[in-house]
Formats: sequence, C-alpha cells, structure tokens
Amino acid sequence: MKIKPTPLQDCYIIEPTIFEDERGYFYEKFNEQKFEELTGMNGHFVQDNISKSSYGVLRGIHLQKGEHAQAKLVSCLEGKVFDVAVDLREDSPTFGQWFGVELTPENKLQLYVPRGFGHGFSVLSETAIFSYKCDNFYHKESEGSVIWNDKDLNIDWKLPADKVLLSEKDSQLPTFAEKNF
Ligand SMILES: Cc1cn([C@H]2C[C@H](O)[C@@H](COP(=O)(O)OP(=O)(O)O[C@H]3O[C@@H](C)C(=O)[C@@H](O)[C@H]3O)O2)c(=O)[nH]c1=O
Repeated sequence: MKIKPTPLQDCYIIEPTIFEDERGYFYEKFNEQKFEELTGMNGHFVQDNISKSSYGVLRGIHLQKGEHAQAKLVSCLEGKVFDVAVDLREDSPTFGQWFGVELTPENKLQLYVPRGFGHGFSVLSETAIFSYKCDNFYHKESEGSVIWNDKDLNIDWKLPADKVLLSEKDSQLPTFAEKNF
C-alpha cells in the first residue's frame, strides 16, 4: 500500500500493492494497521456504504458536522467517477481548497477524505458503483453541505453542466459563503 499526499492537508490517495499471477490478482483493499502507520489518521471505520448511479449523477457536496463528523475512505467498484474533497475546516491552511481524482476499478485508487471535509463525486461512465467506509455513523440531523456549483469553490466536475443530475436535496444546498459546515 502506498500513500500519496494531495495538495490538501490530511487528505491522501491510497494506492494498493497488486500481486499478479496466472490466476489473476490479489490486493489488500484495506488494512487498518498499515493505513494508520502510513497516514497517522484514525483507521477505525464503522460503516460501509454502497451507491449506484447513472451517467451525469452528481452527489454532494456533503459532510457531517460536530461530534458526528465523518472521515471517509472512498473507491469506485464499477465505472468511473470524479471524486472531490473540499477542505471546510476553517482553521486549516488549505481551507476552501478542493482536490479531485478519477477513481475506477482499473486504477484501484482510494481517496481518504478527513473529518471536516466536504465530499462529492460525479459519474463519468454509463453507471458507477461507489463504495466508502466511514469512521462515524450516519446522523441525518448533523448533515452539512455546499452547493455543487458554488462560485467561490469553482469545482470542475468534468461533466457538461446540462448533463448534471442532482437529487432534490442536492439542488437546493447553501453556498460556501453561507457556511453550513
Ligand atoms: C448517507 C446515508 C444515507 N442514508 C439514507 C438517507 C436517504 O433516505 C438515502 C439517500 O441518502 P442521500 O441522498 O443523502 O445519499 P447520497 O446523496 O448518496 O449521500 C452521500 O453522498 C456522498 C457524496 C457522501 O459523501 C456521503 O457521505 C453521503 O452524504 O439513504 C442512510 O440510511 N445512511 C447513510 O449513511
């Protein structure tokens, strides 16, 4: 397992070590001990989520606030997504900055999105199955959010704007300046 830093503090790309032989391949998708050694972050995750989405779907930008804050370790099991993390920690040197990476089953990359970050992804393939671990439980009342097309964040979601498909909830989120995080 290799850890690559991103421009955002505490946010990492995780690249697995692949063992190939005549049968196919093997890799450790997650190893709590190695993850903690390499990142210095909490590797104890308590909830695993899966979502399936069609081309153009954009989920985000979401986080959980306060004592229900969640770090996420995210990957794509089928298709292709553009995954985005936004540093929403006001005391962070990278506050207000975003980072995006393509995740696919072929590149096998995972993104570690720390607590206090907003997270979202866009679907670039016909369908995509998205998988993520969370280090704190879902708590609906603690949801925070930023609208996907916020002018200050100016995120390039790699999708034509007229193809973007949002949930009812995600089409009415506050702006970055409104600070719902
Ligand atoms: C996130 C979540 C949702 N749900 C339920 C609530 C709702 O009825 C249904 C769909 O929820 P949402 O519309 O919020 O799902 P979705 O828009 O996919 O929300 C997710 O987006 C990505 C970007 C994230 O980062 C995640 O943390 C999460 O916020 O699933 C749970 O039961 N547990 C959960 O952990």
